[in-house]
Amino acid sequence: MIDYNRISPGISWYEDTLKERPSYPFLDEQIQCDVVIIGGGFTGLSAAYHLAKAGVSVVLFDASRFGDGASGRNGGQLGTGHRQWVETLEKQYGFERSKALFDLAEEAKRDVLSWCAMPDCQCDFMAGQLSVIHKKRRLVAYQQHVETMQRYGYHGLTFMDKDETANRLGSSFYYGGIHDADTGHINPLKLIVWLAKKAKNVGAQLYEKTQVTAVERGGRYWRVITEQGNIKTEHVLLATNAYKLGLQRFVEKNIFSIRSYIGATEPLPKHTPILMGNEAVDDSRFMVRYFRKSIDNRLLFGGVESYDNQYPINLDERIRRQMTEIYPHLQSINLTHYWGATVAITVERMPYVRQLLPGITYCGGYSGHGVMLAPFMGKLYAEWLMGKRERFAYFQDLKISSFPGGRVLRSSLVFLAMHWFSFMDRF
Ligand SMILES: Cc1cc2nc3c(=O)[nH]c(=O)nc-3n(C[C@H](O)[C@H](O)[C@H](O)COP(=O)(O)OP(=O)(O)OC[C@H]3O[C@@H](n4cnc5c(N)ncnc54)[C@H](O)[C@@H]3O)c2cc1C
Repeated sequence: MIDYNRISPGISWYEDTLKERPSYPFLDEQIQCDVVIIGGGFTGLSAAYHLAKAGVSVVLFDASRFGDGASGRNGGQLGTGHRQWVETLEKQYGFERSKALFDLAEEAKRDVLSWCAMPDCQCDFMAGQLSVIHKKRRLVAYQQHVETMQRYGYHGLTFMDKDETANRLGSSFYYGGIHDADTGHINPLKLIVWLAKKAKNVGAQLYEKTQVTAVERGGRYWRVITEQGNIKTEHVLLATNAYKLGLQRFVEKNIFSIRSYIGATEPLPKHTPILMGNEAVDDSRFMVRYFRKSIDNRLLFGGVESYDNQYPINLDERIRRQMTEIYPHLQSINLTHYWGATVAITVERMPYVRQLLPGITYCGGYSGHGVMLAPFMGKLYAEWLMGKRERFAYFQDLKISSFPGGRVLRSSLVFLAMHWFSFMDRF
């Protein structure tokens, strides 16, 4: 067995739900192909699947196991639209372009829902999402959002007052919210395992535990260098998202990494009033809290964040503190699992999709909204490479600013900004 470092901390509850997790080999030979994909999360595996299905020779490397990044360890919520609401996008880009971006996100959702409906893809889909309001002053904006979305042709949303929100949540902590009936949540690691199998079955060459250490120009080609062997290729997709494994210099100005942690409780009693409709929840904080019940009735609760790779001290206590603000009666429940993974955020909270150099493309920075968008971006990359350019271009043309501060000050400034937003969430 080859040694490798797990790239994210903690064993997730998702890992314990798998009946089997197929392993893929590590690279130990010299090979050649048309496209190399670096990163085996939703973006990379989906691109590999769509390219291989179209007959392109494609090789994918992951430094760890598929899904060990954000894709197999996240909150599992599909959401609707983008992380940035259409109101903001419309101001910046006008209605037509904002609507086109929204329609693409709807297609992304339909793709994942259609996968979830396939008999061999058992990824525990459950319907419904609640976006709840932690500050009274946000009520009007949420109410107006429901109306705006109708203008966009989306009728899945209804506004909930405080009582309805309390009934659905089993907690009166929030002031109101929006119920989205046309989305839901999944076990993301099960989807990753299924997608990897699908990609392999159509001919993608998949390698785990194979870290790419450099990508170098070699005449007309790129040389992708790993510790075990090199590979010559014309096209490279960096599907590395937030992980800083030697290639971050390509995107360090535009992508900031945040660690987010989730805890899983022991199964709740069968008739618990918590989320009787089994919806997933995200709240209106800048530092979002997100939670849902699992298929076996645990509460999976996320929201603790850190801005470095240090494992937070007292993680159990910090997760419990956030959870019991909403559900005080869970004070003494056992947390059986807690784990973290890294989210890639951009200044504008929209994906960063760019051809960085001729032949090298990056897709990532979904800003906590990648469960449906990341697989879709993999599909659009495949489309783009095969000559159908328009849809990918919608994302390539998005304005994504650099984080301020230059190489030296950037991390400290963003760190301070995050603490400021987290502080403001309290008022
Ligand atoms: C805790 C958490 C909760 C989240 N909750 C939600 C949610 O509820 N809903 C939602 O929509 N989104 C959520 N997200 C975001 C979502 O998970 C991501 O946007 C999405 O999974 C990104 O997928 P990806 O394939 O681009 O990246 P990842 O899944 O992060 O994959 C990147 C891969 O690149 C590999 N890699 C990096 N560098 C190298 C290298 N040099 N060589 C080889 N391999 C390399 C890594 O090993 C990793 O496997 C959450 C994220 C986190 C961390």
